[in-house]
Amino acid sequence: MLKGSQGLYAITDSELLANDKLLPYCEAALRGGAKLLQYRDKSQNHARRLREARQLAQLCQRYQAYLIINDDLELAAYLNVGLHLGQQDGSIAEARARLGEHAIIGATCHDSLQLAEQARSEGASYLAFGRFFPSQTKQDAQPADLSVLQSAAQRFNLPLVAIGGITLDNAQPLLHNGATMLAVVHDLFAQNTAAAVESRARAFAALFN
Ligand SMILES: Cc1ncc(COP(=O)(O)OP(=O)(O)O)c(N)n1
Ligand SMILES: Cc1ncsc1CCOP(=O)(O)O
Ligand SMILES: [Mg+2]
Repeated sequence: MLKGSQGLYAITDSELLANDKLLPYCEAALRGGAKLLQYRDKSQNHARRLREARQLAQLCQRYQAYLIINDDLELAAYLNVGLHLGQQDGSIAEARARLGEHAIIGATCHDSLQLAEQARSEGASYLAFGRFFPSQTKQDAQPADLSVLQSAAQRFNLPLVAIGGITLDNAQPLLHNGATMLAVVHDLFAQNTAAAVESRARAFAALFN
């Protein structure tokens, strides 16, 4: 379903989007052209998570974008939206069985073609590699080399997501080496206004033209 997809993949951050910024800033990112939006919230506040994810699902529907829930299969199943799983977050195969063949399910592959092969064989919709640059959002993220994108592009017929410290200034080599989507938190959402988020999203989206 996601085959061939290209574009900006916006990922939320509970600190950057605190104080009622979540909805206006996400809407700005979607208006600017983000194709995927990941709800990434590490809190245990289930009521708030459900409320926010539901609001984001409605927003994504309006902009014909896909909502992806980070880590939480139950929430993704409840809202009938996509899911992103890391290596410690449960099995892609189980998620595929639970969410059905059309759901978007993404897998963290770090710097590893072997993890990517495993994720592909279990039914992942996209493969995420990184971090490619030091990340303020996830400081302990494992580093990855550009060469993994090149190899993955030759080997897999799936969208390849690059993540980690991506900015407008360092993104181009990722695209040249095979990334089809750029997943961004800080360089997109650490802005003072929604208008600035929209224009940053537009600039990221333009990298794909
Ligand atoms: C698109 C995308 N790629 C990688 C990750 C990282 O997932 P994970 O390794 O499980 O780390 P957390 O995000 O859960 O802290 C991601 N979320 N999205
Ligand atoms: C979730 C995640 N996984 C690897 S790096 C990262 C954070 C990406 O955020 P930023 O774009 O701010 O580096
Ligand atoms: Mg995770």
